[in-house]
Amino acid sequence: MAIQMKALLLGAAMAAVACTTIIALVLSLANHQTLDQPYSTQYGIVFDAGSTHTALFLYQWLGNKENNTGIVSQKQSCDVDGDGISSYVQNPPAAGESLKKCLDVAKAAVPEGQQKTTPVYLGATAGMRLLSLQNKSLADSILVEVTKTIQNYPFDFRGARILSGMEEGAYGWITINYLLESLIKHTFEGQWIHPKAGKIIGALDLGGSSTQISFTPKDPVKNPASAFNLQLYGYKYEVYTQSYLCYGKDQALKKLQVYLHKTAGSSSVISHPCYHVGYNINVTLDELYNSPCVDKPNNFNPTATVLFSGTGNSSLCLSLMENIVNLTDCEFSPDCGFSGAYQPPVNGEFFAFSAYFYTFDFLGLVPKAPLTRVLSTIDTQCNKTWTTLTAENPTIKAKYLKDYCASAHYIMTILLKGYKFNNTWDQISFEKQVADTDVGWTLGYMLNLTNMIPSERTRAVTGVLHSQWAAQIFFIVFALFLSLLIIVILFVRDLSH
Ligand SMILES: Nc1ncnc2c1ncn2[C@@H]1O[C@H](COP(=O)(O)OP(=O)(O)O)[C@@H](O)[C@H]1O
Ligand SMILES: [Ca+2]
Repeated sequence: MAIQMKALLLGAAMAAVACTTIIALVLSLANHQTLDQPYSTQYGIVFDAGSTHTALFLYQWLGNKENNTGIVSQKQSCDVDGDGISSYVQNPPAAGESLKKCLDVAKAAVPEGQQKTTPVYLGATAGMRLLSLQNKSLADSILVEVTKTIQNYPFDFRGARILSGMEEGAYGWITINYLLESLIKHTFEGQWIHPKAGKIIGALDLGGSSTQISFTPKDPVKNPASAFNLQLYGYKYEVYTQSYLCYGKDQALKKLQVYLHKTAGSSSVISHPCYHVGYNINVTLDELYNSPCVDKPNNFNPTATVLFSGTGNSSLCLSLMENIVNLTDCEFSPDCGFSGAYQPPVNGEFFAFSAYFYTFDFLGLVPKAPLTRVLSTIDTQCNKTWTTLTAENPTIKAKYLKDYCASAHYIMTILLKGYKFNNTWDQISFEKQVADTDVGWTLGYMLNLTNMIPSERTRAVTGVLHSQWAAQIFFIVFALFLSLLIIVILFVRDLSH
């Protein structure tokens, strides 16, 4: 065959390959677009009505009617002014009013056309749990008032309710593991895969009125009351969850004041080793005993006051914590947490958030620090006089500043002696956010209530479908093969001549 003819055929074969590749790529891009088109940004809102304060979280994700399982991130958050909703016992309508500022912020952030389909949830935690124990109808009337306010906004309101401690713990665990992609991973090719086992993270949440621990233990949970069974993306998880009502930071420190008051005899000036030298605070007995977390004395004058006077004694402060955290009584020995609760041995890595994070962040101990440095830092903190501390931290609110010493010792007591992290301290990271999203129960709550974590394995969510990729790749390989075949035939024919 003439050399020119051969070159011509070879060129034609190569051009065919180039053309098919380009066609395949164009097709692939076009498919990508047609798949992406029906997807629009969707929004969801959750109010975290905590015991000390309320915050609104606005989430966003790509989704459409059939497929709501896009990756969720936090678009915005908003702090409600004032205290938690459970503090509005004298004036429940004001609890509703307090939410307006943040609802307005959310309304401005969600495009008008999307507002009607934006779900809003309000979840209340331990402050409302305690109020409900004291006065159920008062707690209900606060929920009615916040409901009325939210219903006046153009969103899709899906209810205001009190979460159980178990839900609070489990949703915190879901949030962390969702954000870290330890339940399912989104690969570069647009596939969702189940990541290798062993990277499931435990959750430690310290609120004002309750504290939660949640993790997947090595062995099956022996006490069914502490097991939260989940099926996520086709995989089963048994999460151990325990919520300790009355063991949040603020209720624990109240218990400590009550302990000091009860052991001080009749004196109205009481030394407080966890308060700084120079820090004094007057408390009425009504305030001191106003919580269902403490036992009231038989008769006391509610208007009488006691003065707590700081002595800044770090080691005494630490040892006092064992009077408010019961480390001895437990029927499940050796599988025990504290205050009589069942707990299997802690397992794997943990993220500690909320007041754990705030306290350790203030002390400069985030995300991690060796135990010896933690202990010496807490001592240094507790030994500072109030004058020094306020001068060093002019922008930090006194309501937080006064308690960092006490909170730090409380935290070390529950972590090391309560949950028994004494040999696994380095497994705990103190974190506030993952992937620009706050760590807490709210995201897990929304994901669950909007069915955004399917229990079964579902199809790929974004980009080009697997079958289309396969067809395109087959097309390219086939074209290459055909071209090669032509070339080989030409050479064979050439040789035989
Ligand atoms: N900047 C801060 N420094 C120290 N502690 C903080 C700070 N901000 C919030 N906290 C604490 O975090 C905790 C939040 O608890 P919260 O969610 O209101 O209660 P609960 O979860 O028990 O219903 C409270 O103890 C509060 O004092
Ligand atoms: Ca909380």
